Amino acid sequence: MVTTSSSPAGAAGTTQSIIVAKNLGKTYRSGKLDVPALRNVSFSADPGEFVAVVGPSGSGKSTLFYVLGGLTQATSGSLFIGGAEFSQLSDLERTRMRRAKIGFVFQRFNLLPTLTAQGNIEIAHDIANLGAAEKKPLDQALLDHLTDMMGIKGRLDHRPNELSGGEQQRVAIARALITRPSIVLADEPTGNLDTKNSDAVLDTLRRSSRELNQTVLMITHNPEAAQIADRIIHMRDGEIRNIEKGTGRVLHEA
Ligand SMILES: Nc1ncnc2c1ncn2[C@@H]1O[C@H](COP(=O)(O)OP(=O)(O)OP(=O)(O)O)[C@@H](O)[C@H]1O
Repeated sequence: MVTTSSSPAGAAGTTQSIIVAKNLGKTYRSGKLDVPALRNVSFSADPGEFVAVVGPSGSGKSTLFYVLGGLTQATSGSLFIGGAEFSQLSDLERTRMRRAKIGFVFQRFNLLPTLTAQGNIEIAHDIANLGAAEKKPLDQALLDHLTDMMGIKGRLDHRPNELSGGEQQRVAIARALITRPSIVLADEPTGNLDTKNSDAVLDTLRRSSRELNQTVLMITHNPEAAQIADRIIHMRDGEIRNIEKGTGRVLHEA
């Protein structure tokens, strides 16, 4: 379950929490001005949970995404991923942790145009192996399962420009999942999609969190999309204002 500092379990979360954020703060320096983007953000999330983050433009959602993903450092507070405190890790350890534990999905898909769909998925596996003490072989059974689940099995030899937006995003999700990350961070994954493709992508994320026991944290502007989450974090002015329960169901599920 997702907890906040006001809940009984507190920001310390449960013993199994994969993400524990305690009083996270992030201030950007813009010229001579300090811009506080995150203030005292505390929450935790457990394996298999689907958490949506909503809030108006400028409320700090993307900054939270970057901090949780280890792409930028918080200026105060602490962040534990799988029990390890991010700020205590060296740059190299942080990079390794990110590659091993976190999968990213972006609004603009970010597929490599010269590679096929299969090549785009496999490259995430190759990158995860870079510098790893123990090289792992590609998990062909997982690749089959993911591409089956996402309905892109017949499209694997196509390049991104031969795929619809929804198919491209599902390839991007398969790329994020092929390394079996414990956490999937998705920043507006349906922002560039029509309703049908958006539903397919949300369904895929929802199912992966359930079937692969992954913690999914999804930023969205779309209140309907947020409803598929187990919990919805509402942000404003860099703070968590409220956490409510979602329906946990895909939008147009029968
Ligand atoms: N690199 C930066 N330098 C200075 N200020 C920044 C930087 N990135 C973000 N900010 C500021 O931090 C605050 C939070 O921005 P953030 O992008 O996290 O919000 P957001 O909720 O993701 O917004 P949106 O929904 O528009 O993407 C805003 O006031 C923004 O102007």
